[in-house]
Amino acid sequence: MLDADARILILDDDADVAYAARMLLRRRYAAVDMLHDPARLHSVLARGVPDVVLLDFNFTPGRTDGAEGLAALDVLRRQPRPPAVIALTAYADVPLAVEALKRGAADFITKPWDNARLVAAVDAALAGRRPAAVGAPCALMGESQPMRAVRAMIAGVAPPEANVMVLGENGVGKELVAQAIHAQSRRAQATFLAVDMGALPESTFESELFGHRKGAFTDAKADRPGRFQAARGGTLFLDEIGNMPLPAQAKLLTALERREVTPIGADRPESVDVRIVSATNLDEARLFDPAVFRADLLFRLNTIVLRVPPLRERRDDVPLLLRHYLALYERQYGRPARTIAPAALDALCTHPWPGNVRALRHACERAVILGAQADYRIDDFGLAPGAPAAPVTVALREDATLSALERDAIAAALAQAQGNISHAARMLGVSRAALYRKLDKHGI
Ligand SMILES: Nc1ncnc2c1ncn2[C@@H]1O[C@H](COP(=O)(O)OP(=O)(O)OP(=O)(O)O)[C@@H](O)[C@H]1O
Repeated sequence: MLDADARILILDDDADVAYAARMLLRRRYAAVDMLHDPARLHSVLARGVPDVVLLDFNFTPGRTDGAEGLAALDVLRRQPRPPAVIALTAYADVPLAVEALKRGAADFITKPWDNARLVAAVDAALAGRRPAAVGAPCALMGESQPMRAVRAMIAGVAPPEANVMVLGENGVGKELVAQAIHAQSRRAQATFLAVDMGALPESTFESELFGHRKGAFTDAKADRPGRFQAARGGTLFLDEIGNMPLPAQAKLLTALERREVTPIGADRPESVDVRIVSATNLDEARLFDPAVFRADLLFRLNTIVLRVPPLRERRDDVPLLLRHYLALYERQYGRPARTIAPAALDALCTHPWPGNVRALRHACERAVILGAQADYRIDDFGLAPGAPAAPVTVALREDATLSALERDAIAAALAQAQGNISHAARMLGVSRAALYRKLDKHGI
């Protein structure tokens, strides 16, 4: 299942390393380019900015200070539509990794990498970037009564240091809510670090979150900080928390209870001062099922619960969001400003939006690119006018496990969507990247 849309650039002076990464990523992404010399970055960017850049930090032989990589990172971050940058370094020193994150890198990986971890990082970077790619982080918009209530709640919960759990369907804006909580807290000047807990491979979960010491295992060539250390003093956003396997939940619980983490191979724990905001799209019945989520971890995380309502329950926000995102993409693609034909606006306001604001945003981008009339028509948005996406129905079998039901639901959605990943993802209310991960997981 090759992703034909994503463009990935590997910027590394070591040709062997770049080829190895390219070979791995080409199994999944059609467009993977390499560049060995950062001096040529400007000319490459002039031909088009990639979606994800894997960026080495030292190019000149003998240099280990990472300054060349940081300079390239600044160039990339200054692009009008900056790519997600994954820092790659053979010298896993803590200050450089943290500096890269502070300057806007989405993630960091140490060489030699774990293949599953690298692919998961690229997936997560793509999932995070595609919807939120333009300019500064987007404000949480909406003037409906439910959105005003969400904003009032954010203002109330941001200053105290309590852990907040954000609940809501895919694409409702949970991450934006978490960013707003961080921005209104005393930690606003420190790091906000988002981790997709569902995408962390179980085998490297501990090392990713808590770090490891040089020599702790075969590939541990140097000390490496975990996400907890990288977010020190700031906010750690644990996204897709409902997708964590139970053993990983136990490890996370210990860290939260003790407010300290032990890097793999270290002989003593390190205390970490981070505020935890978590999010899940699981409904509360599932979340309270001990077979899915540990009750003790839940009570650590959900001191305050903030529910973000789905877009269909705040339809008053639809016109505002449409205007905002159409204008945004008109500017981005250099297209003239257009209005929405009245019939199209009616249909868009009554559409159930199973993929919520993310789907609306994608629909606006599509309309700006494909719309060929003087005003926007419903067909431009790629939705069947007024018709809700057909529900995916799965027969309950007596022996059905949650995982088997998920597999059946995905298979049913794919069949209904005739293999179209975007349609299937919309029906299931997940992002394309999340669906790809699940296809992998179930071997579909
Ligand atoms: N209230 C809003 N105003 C403007 N944009 C929004 C709003 N809510 C969501 N968006 C946009 O929709 C997209 C999805 O938002 P976000 O990633 O915060 O959702 P999410 O609930 O965390 O999704 P997921 O559960 O899939 O991780 C982003 O591009 C975001 O900018």
